[in-house]
Amino acid sequence: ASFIDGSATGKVRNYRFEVGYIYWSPDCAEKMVIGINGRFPGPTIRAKAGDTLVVEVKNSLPTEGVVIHWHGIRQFGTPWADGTASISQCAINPDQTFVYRFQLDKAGTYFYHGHYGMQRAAGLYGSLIVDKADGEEEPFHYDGEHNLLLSDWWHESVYAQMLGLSSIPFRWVGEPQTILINGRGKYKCSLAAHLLGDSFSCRIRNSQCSPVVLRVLPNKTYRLRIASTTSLSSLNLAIGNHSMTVVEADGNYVEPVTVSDIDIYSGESYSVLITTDKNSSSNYWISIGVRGRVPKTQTALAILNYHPNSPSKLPSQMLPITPKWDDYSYSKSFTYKILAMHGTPRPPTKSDRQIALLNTQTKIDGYIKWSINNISLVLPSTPHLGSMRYGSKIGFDSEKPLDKFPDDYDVMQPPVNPNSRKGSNIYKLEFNSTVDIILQNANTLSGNVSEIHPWHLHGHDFWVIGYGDGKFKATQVTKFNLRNPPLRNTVVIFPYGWAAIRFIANNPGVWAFHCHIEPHLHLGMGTILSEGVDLIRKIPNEAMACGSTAQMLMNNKPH
Ligand SMILES: O=C1O[C@H]([C@@H](O)CO)C(O)=C1O
Repeated sequence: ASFIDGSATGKVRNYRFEVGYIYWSPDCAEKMVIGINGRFPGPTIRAKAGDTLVVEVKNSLPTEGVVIHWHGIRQFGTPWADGTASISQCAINPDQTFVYRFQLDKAGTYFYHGHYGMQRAAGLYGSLIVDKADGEEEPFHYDGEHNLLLSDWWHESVYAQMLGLSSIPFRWVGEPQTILINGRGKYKCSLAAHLLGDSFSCRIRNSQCSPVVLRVLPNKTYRLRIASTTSLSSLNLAIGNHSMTVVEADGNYVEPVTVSDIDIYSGESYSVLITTDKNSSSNYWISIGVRGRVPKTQTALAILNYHPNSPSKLPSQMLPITPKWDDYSYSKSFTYKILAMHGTPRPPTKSDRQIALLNTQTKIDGYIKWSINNISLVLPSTPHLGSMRYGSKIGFDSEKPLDKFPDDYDVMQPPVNPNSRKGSNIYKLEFNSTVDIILQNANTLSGNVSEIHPWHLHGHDFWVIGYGDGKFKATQVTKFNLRNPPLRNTVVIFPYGWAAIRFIANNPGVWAFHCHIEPHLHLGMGTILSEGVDLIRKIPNEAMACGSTAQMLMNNKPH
């Protein structure tokens, strides 16, 4: 049966994914990784706007559930296919198959990843690239393209990481061992050892960790698609001698802006254009370093390989100079430059509701958590989509979290009272209303520390209508950018700063809105937004066969 209205115009694209543990050596050190069809990272999905994607996911993890989230795809009419465990569906049990079926409505650079526990950090991810529909053209020219999916990698299993995060004393996951490019990196050695003096060259020959090489012809324009599915790290990417023109962010076109390097936060994607008009007897470095946290992870390197040079000819130039990790004004100036391409729909001029969300690090019974307006997100055994859709049948009553936080909260200091509580953090939005969310950053539990948090919204793109430092003031509403705010699905809040987003609650469903840093979400840094739930047609039984909705299905009550 088709879950999609007859409006689908494109082709049906079928994929089969078998998810399981594999031995793999992402950074040349062999570990257990969650792979798809025996490989890491998962296959790149490629389709056209208007196509229907059908992915049959078989769970071959021996003893744990799994789901896959299609990051950046809005799931209009298919909220049960969003792939968020306990929110949009029941986790798929071992040996079971779940079919994700949904329409790809918009061209862009996307990715998919696990959204249960910390399975993304265990390696469950891959690229999802949507081309323009037949007969339509991109608003810029390029001769060829390459795809870079960025991630970070720990040698400790995600089980050990999760246990540490929920222990007293708290054991933080620390910085990653390696930054990966398309699932490949080098641990404790560098391709650039001949230039760096203090590093070891990489002698290991293992195709699983061989360097990423982007082959290019001289004097052409290339589109590089760059997406970050890191668990923790904020990244900066630069290409030796080449500037980049940013043209797409999170599946939306932006006003072209030329830069020497880009910052990319977990959950974001960009397309940049580069011109291969440099000295063609040389290859060039693509280098990726960590931002916003004291860097303890080696710079990741890939090679821009000008034809006909050998791909193993290492560049002789020094690595591109990138900004200092804590130069936040540099990062802000990049992020603030990303604006909508001319012709992008503008936001409504007024919102119907403003929700201010204070991000704090807190404690519950001595355990370190992250909280939003003093509530740390916990997920239930019955997925919210089912509870809310069939609430009256299963006796579900959601609590109401607050739309604001105390006026006198000092965001520059550690919390005066660090204690918070657990909750479901569900914000019910009026269908078709315009909603503003102000994300307010603050100081952590220790003095003089505030961290970067990239927030990702499911089911929507939003306009980023403002950013600022310090505490958001009501009068700043008059300064919102309603002229050319970028449409995105992920927005970063800088240390001690705030960001304002606006969107229309026009997609019936229950949508996660959370910090995309995996351990932060695990520690409760998120909320749930719901809208138009009574407009949702019958949810496929397979998505709801757990918790109270399983009981409802067994009792065979009409629904
Ligand atoms: O959530 C976090 O916890 C640690 C630190 O704040 C406490 O150890 C850290 O760097 C985080 O991002």
